[in-house]
Amino acid sequence: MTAAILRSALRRSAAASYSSSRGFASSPGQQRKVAILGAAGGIGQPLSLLMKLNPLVSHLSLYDIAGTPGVAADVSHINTRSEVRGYAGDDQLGQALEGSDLVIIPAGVPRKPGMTRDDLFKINAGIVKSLCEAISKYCPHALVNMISNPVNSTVPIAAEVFKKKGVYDERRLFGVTTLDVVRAKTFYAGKANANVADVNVPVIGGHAGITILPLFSQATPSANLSAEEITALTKRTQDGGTEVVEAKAGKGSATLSMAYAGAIFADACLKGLNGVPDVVECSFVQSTVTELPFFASKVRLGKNGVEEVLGLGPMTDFEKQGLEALKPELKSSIEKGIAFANTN
Ligand SMILES: NC(=O)C1=CN([C@@H]2O[C@H](COP(=O)(O)OP(=O)(O)OC[C@H]3O[C@@H](n4cnc5c(N)ncnc54)[C@H](O)[C@@H]3O)[C@@H](O)[C@H]2O)C=CC1
Ligand SMILES: O=C([O-])CC(=O)C(=O)O
Repeated sequence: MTAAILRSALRRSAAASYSSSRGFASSPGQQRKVAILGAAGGIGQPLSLLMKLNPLVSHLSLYDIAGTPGVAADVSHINTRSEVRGYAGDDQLGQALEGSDLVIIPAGVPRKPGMTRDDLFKINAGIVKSLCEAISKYCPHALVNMISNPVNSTVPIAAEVFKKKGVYDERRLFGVTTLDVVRAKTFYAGKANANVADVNVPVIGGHAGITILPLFSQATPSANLSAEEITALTKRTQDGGTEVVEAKAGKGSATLSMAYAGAIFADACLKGLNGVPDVVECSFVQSTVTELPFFASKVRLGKNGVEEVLGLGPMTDFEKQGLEALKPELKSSIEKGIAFANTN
């Protein structure tokens, strides 16, 4: 696949999400440094490729504990705008982060069959905490896109770290839930017989099992699906990650679709930073739309990150039940993250 085809696929997909640029172009001339932490991993490598294809990026900084010089050398040969640098190991983390406008974090261990995302907490919580401490020091004003699982806990950990360091700005911290939206769109298009490029589906809540709540009643274009079909679509979206973990049979979790989703969300953040109006994506952010302190819903992105957290919109009884059912689990994952950050 050529870069042009990939770039145009990314553009089409972004246009088909909630983003609508209304003819305003984000200037590719603006200087934007993007750092990827965990860049040598299963997600990190294809995400590095996709961010190298993004014309809004002027500097691409690839960091991992090891393996990044090779990834950076490889990606740097692609004849697109951005200058690529690879950084490996703690000593180089500061340089990797300095001056970043956007930091994407896919660092940490992935699931194996039989594990929940929460089973990753033990290892990933510490990784995320130390990376966020470095962000506080070297690029405290950067937008942060958290991919590392469990997102329902790693985002609250990041918030607590930033608060402790006196640099927390809730508008700049995002849990990446775009893969849930990508899956919901794909599965819905299949059932509704719709052109997938035209499909929109908001996904709210969090990013684990039943905390992932697609709102198919708000899907466009609308389709006359039965209650059984909606139930099945909801469950498939909630179990999408597990479907991939099982298919990979011990070799990790979603990497390629996640890199795609991460690139779409990062592109939306960059467009927002560049002043493109009406950029709207779902994300797990600090929120008051429910009683929970963090929640995923549609978010309008702007020059400072989150410009507005949008409401949930009208829901069916099935969706309202899903919302009530997810709250206890999401609440306890959030509290677990907060407690970790304050005791470690
Ligand atoms: N938010 C979402 O929708 C999704 C999240 N994920 C999560 O993303 C994470 C990464 O998944 P994969 O790329 O498949 O794993 P992977 O194991 O292939 O790659 C992880 C990378 O992180 C690096 N790493 C570990 N500690 C680090 C540190 N302190 N600093 C920098 N890099 C470090 C490793 O060296 C490795 O290269 C997992 O936690 C996974 O559960 C995966 C899919 C979807
Ligand atoms: O399922 C996992 O462990 C990885 C993930 O978050 C996803 O694919 O949605």
